Amino acid sequence: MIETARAAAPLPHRQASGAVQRPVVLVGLMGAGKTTVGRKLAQMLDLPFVDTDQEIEDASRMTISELFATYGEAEFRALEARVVARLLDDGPRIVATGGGAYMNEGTRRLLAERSITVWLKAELDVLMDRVMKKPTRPLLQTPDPRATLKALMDVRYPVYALADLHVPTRNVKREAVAREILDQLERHPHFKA
Ligand SMILES: Nc1ncnc2c1ncn2[C@@H]1O[C@H](COP(=O)(O)OP(=O)(O)OP(=O)(O)O)[C@@H](O)[C@H]1O
Ligand SMILES: O=C(O)C1=C[C@@H](O)[C@@H](O)[C@H](O)C1
Ligand SMILES: [Mg+2]
Repeated sequence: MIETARAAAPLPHRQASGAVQRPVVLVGLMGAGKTTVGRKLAQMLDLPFVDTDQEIEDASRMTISELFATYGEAEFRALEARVVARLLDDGPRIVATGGGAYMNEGTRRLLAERSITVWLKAELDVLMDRVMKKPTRPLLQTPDPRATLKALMDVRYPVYALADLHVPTRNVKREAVAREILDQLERHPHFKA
Protein backbone atom coordinates (compact mmCIF):
# COMPACT_ATOMS: atom_id res chain seq x y z
CA MET A 1 0.00 0.00 0.00
CA ILE A 2 1.43 3.35 -0.95
CA GLU A 3 1.68 5.59 2.04
CA THR A 4 1.59 9.34 1.63
CA ALA A 5 3.58 11.37 4.10
CA ARG A 6 1.44 13.71 6.15
CA ALA A 7 2.14 17.43 5.80
CA ALA A 8 5.33 17.99 7.76
CA ALA A 9 5.92 20.81 10.22
CA PRO A 10 8.06 23.61 8.74
CA LEU A 11 11.64 22.43 8.44
CA PRO A 12 14.78 24.10 7.11
CA HIS A 13 14.60 22.10 3.92
CA ARG A 14 10.90 22.47 3.32
CA GLN A 15 11.51 24.82 0.36
CA ALA A 16 12.96 21.78 -1.39
CA SER A 17 9.49 20.21 -1.62
CA GLY A 18 8.56 19.24 -5.17
CA ALA A 19 12.09 19.84 -6.44
CA VAL A 20 13.06 16.19 -6.80
CA GLN A 21 12.63 15.30 -10.46
CA ARG A 22 12.89 11.52 -10.04
CA PRO A 23 12.16 8.90 -7.40
CA VAL A 24 14.88 8.80 -4.74
CA VAL A 25 15.73 5.17 -4.01
CA LEU A 26 17.53 4.09 -0.85
CA VAL A 27 19.72 1.00 -1.05
CA GLY A 28 21.94 -0.73 1.49
CA LEU A 29 22.24 -3.66 3.81
CA MET A 30 19.68 -4.86 6.37
CA GLY A 31 19.63 -2.44 9.27
CA ALA A 32 21.19 0.47 7.38
CA GLY A 33 18.05 2.49 8.07
CA LYS A 34 16.46 2.62 4.61
CA THR A 35 12.94 2.35 5.98
CA THR A 36 13.45 4.59 9.01
CA VAL A 37 15.46 7.32 7.28
CA GLY A 38 13.40 7.05 4.08
CA ARG A 39 10.21 7.82 5.98
CA LYS A 40 11.88 10.84 7.60
CA LEU A 41 13.22 12.11 4.27
CA ALA A 42 9.76 11.79 2.72
CA GLN A 43 8.34 13.96 5.50
CA MET A 44 11.05 16.56 4.99
CA LEU A 45 10.40 16.73 1.24
CA ASP A 46 6.65 16.29 1.57
CA LEU A 47 6.78 13.36 -0.83
CA PRO A 48 5.09 9.95 -0.70
CA PHE A 49 7.08 7.18 0.94
CA VAL A 50 7.09 3.58 -0.25
CA ASP A 51 8.90 0.58 1.20
CA THR A 52 9.30 -2.33 -1.21
CA ASP A 53 9.30 -4.96 1.57
CA GLN A 54 6.04 -3.50 2.85
CA GLU A 55 4.56 -3.36 -0.66
CA ILE A 56 5.41 -7.02 -1.17
CA GLU A 57 3.96 -8.03 2.19
CA ASP A 58 0.76 -6.06 1.56
CA ALA A 59 0.33 -7.44 -1.97
CA SER A 60 1.00 -11.06 -1.01
CA ARG A 61 -0.59 -10.90 2.45
CA MET A 62 2.44 -12.80 3.67
CA THR A 63 5.49 -11.73 5.62
CA ILE A 64 8.88 -11.69 3.91
CA SER A 65 9.86 -14.69 6.04
CA GLU A 66 6.77 -16.60 4.92
CA LEU A 67 7.47 -15.75 1.28
CA PHE A 68 11.04 -17.03 1.57
CA ALA A 69 9.85 -20.20 3.30
CA THR A 70 6.99 -20.88 0.90
CA TYR A 71 8.36 -19.85 -2.50
CA GLY A 72 12.13 -19.58 -1.97
CA GLU A 73 14.48 -16.66 -2.43
CA ALA A 74 14.53 -16.74 -6.26
CA GLU A 75 10.74 -16.20 -6.48
CA PHE A 76 10.97 -13.45 -3.87
CA ARG A 77 13.70 -11.71 -5.91
CA ALA A 78 11.62 -11.87 -9.10
CA LEU A 79 8.65 -10.33 -7.31
CA GLU A 80 10.88 -7.70 -5.73
CA ALA A 81 12.29 -6.69 -9.13
CA ARG A 82 8.76 -6.27 -10.52
CA VAL A 83 7.67 -4.20 -7.53
CA VAL A 84 10.67 -1.86 -7.80
CA ALA A 85 10.12 -1.40 -11.56
CA ARG A 86 6.46 -0.56 -11.05
CA LEU A 87 7.21 2.02 -8.38
CA LEU A 88 9.33 3.99 -10.85
CA ASP A 89 6.22 4.77 -12.90
CA ASP A 90 4.54 6.72 -10.13
CA GLY A 91 6.54 9.98 -10.15
CA PRO A 92 8.87 11.49 -7.55
CA ARG A 93 8.75 9.72 -4.20
CA ILE A 94 11.08 8.22 -1.64
CA VAL A 95 11.54 4.48 -2.04
CA ALA A 96 13.16 2.26 0.58
CA THR A 97 14.24 -1.00 -1.03
CA GLY A 98 14.81 -4.40 0.52
CA GLY A 99 18.49 -5.04 1.14
CA GLY A 100 18.93 -7.34 -1.85
CA ALA A 101 16.95 -5.41 -4.47
CA TYR A 102 19.91 -3.45 -5.84
CA MET A 103 21.86 -6.67 -6.44
CA ASN A 104 19.65 -7.40 -9.46
CA GLU A 105 21.40 -6.13 -12.58
CA GLY A 106 18.20 -5.28 -14.44
CA THR A 107 16.92 -3.36 -11.44
CA ARG A 108 20.20 -1.43 -11.24
CA ARG A 109 19.96 -0.49 -14.91
CA LEU A 110 16.39 0.77 -14.48
CA LEU A 111 17.25 2.68 -11.35
CA ALA A 112 20.26 4.31 -13.03
CA GLU A 113 18.03 5.51 -15.87
CA ARG A 114 15.04 6.65 -13.88
CA SER A 115 15.91 7.42 -10.26
CA ILE A 116 18.47 8.91 -7.94
CA THR A 117 19.99 6.10 -5.87
CA VAL A 118 21.33 6.61 -2.36
CA TRP A 119 23.50 4.05 -0.57
CA LEU A 120 23.09 4.15 3.20
CA LYS A 121 26.47 2.84 4.25
CA ALA A 122 27.05 1.43 7.74
CA GLU A 123 29.74 -0.45 9.62
CA LEU A 124 29.22 -4.05 10.64
CA ASP A 125 28.91 -3.32 14.39
CA VAL A 126 26.20 -0.73 13.82
CA LEU A 127 24.26 -3.08 11.53
CA MET A 128 24.55 -5.97 13.97
CA ASP A 129 23.20 -3.88 16.86
CA ARG A 130 20.23 -2.87 14.75
CA VAL A 131 19.30 -6.15 13.10
CA MET A 132 19.45 -8.02 16.38
CA LYS A 133 16.52 -5.92 17.60
CA LYS A 134 14.35 -7.73 15.04
CA PRO A 135 16.01 -11.11 14.55
CA THR A 136 13.47 -12.47 12.04
CA ARG A 137 15.22 -11.53 8.80
CA PRO A 138 15.30 -14.76 6.78
CA LEU A 139 18.86 -14.38 5.50
CA LEU A 140 20.16 -14.07 9.06
CA GLN A 141 18.66 -17.34 10.33
CA THR A 142 22.13 -18.89 10.45
CA PRO A 143 24.34 -20.17 13.30
CA ASP A 144 26.51 -17.04 13.05
CA PRO A 145 24.47 -14.03 11.86
CA ARG A 146 27.45 -11.70 12.25
CA ALA A 147 29.56 -13.80 9.88
CA THR A 148 26.61 -13.97 7.48
CA LEU A 149 26.18 -10.21 7.54
CA LYS A 150 29.93 -9.74 7.00
CA ALA A 151 29.83 -12.10 4.01
CA LEU A 152 26.90 -10.15 2.56
CA MET A 153 28.85 -6.91 3.09
CA ASP A 154 31.84 -8.27 1.19
CA VAL A 155 29.70 -9.20 -1.79
CA ARG A 156 27.33 -6.28 -1.75
CA TYR A 157 29.33 -3.20 -0.80
CA PRO A 158 31.16 -3.00 -4.16
CA VAL A 159 27.73 -3.13 -5.85
CA TYR A 160 25.99 -0.66 -3.54
CA ALA A 161 28.95 1.63 -4.28
CA LEU A 162 27.53 2.05 -7.82
CA ALA A 163 24.70 4.16 -6.34
CA ASP A 164 24.66 7.89 -7.16
CA LEU A 165 25.04 9.13 -3.60
CA HIS A 166 26.85 7.57 -0.62
CA VAL A 167 25.68 8.50 2.85
CA PRO A 168 27.34 7.09 5.98
CA THR A 169 24.85 6.34 8.76
CA ARG A 170 27.09 5.60 11.78
CA ASN A 171 25.38 6.25 15.10
CA VAL A 172 23.84 9.54 14.12
CA LYS A 173 20.16 10.25 14.52
CA ARG A 174 17.84 9.38 11.64
CA GLU A 175 17.05 13.11 11.15
CA ALA A 176 20.76 13.85 10.67
CA VAL A 177 21.07 11.06 8.12
CA ALA A 178 18.02 12.37 6.25
CA ARG A 179 19.50 15.88 6.23
CA GLU A 180 22.79 14.59 4.86
CA ILE A 181 20.88 12.91 2.03
CA LEU A 182 19.06 16.15 1.36
CA ASP A 183 22.31 18.12 1.26
CA GLN A 184 23.73 15.70 -1.28
CA LEU A 185 20.49 15.62 -3.29
CA GLU A 186 20.52 19.39 -3.63
CA ARG A 187 23.81 19.11 -5.49
CA HIS A 188 22.48 16.42 -7.84
CA PRO A 189 21.54 17.36 -11.46
CA HIS A 190 18.06 15.83 -11.11
CA PHE A 191 17.24 18.02 -8.16
CA LYS A 192 16.02 21.45 -9.13
CA ALA A 193 16.67 24.03 -6.42
N1 LIG B 1 20.19 6.50 12.28
C1 LIG B 1 19.71 5.59 13.13
N2 LIG B 1 19.98 5.68 14.43
C2 LIG B 1 19.53 4.78 15.30
N3 LIG B 1 18.77 3.69 14.96
C3 LIG B 1 18.45 3.56 13.67
C4 LIG B 1 18.90 4.48 12.70
N4 LIG B 1 18.45 4.08 11.49
C5 LIG B 1 17.75 2.94 11.73
N5 LIG B 1 17.75 2.64 13.04
C6 LIG B 1 17.10 1.46 13.67
O1 LIG B 1 17.70 0.32 13.09
C7 LIG B 1 16.72 -0.69 12.86
C8 LIG B 1 16.75 -1.05 11.38
O2 LIG B 1 16.34 0.07 10.61
P1 LIG B 1 15.51 -0.10 9.27
O3 LIG B 1 14.44 -1.12 9.45
O4 LIG B 1 15.09 1.27 8.85
O5 LIG B 1 16.62 -0.68 8.30
P2 LIG B 1 16.46 -1.15 6.80
O6 LIG B 1 17.66 -0.64 6.08
O7 LIG B 1 15.13 -0.73 6.28
O8 LIG B 1 16.56 -2.74 6.91
P3 LIG B 1 15.90 -3.89 5.99
O9 LIG B 1 16.74 -4.03 4.74
O10 LIG B 1 15.96 -5.13 6.82
O11 LIG B 1 14.49 -3.47 5.68
C9 LIG B 1 15.40 -0.12 13.35
O12 LIG B 1 15.18 -0.58 14.66
C10 LIG B 1 15.62 1.39 13.34
O13 LIG B 1 14.84 2.04 14.30
O1 LIG C 1 19.23 -8.06 2.36
C1 LIG C 1 18.35 -8.81 1.91
O2 LIG C 1 18.58 -9.63 1.01
C2 LIG C 1 16.98 -8.70 2.45
C3 LIG C 1 16.63 -7.59 3.17
C4 LIG C 1 15.27 -7.32 3.63
O3 LIG C 1 14.96 -5.95 3.43
C5 LIG C 1 14.23 -8.19 2.93
O4 LIG C 1 14.00 -7.75 1.63
C6 LIG C 1 14.69 -9.62 2.91
O5 LIG C 1 14.79 -10.05 4.23
C7 LIG C 1 16.03 -9.79 2.17
MG1 LIG D 1 13.54 -1.78 5.46
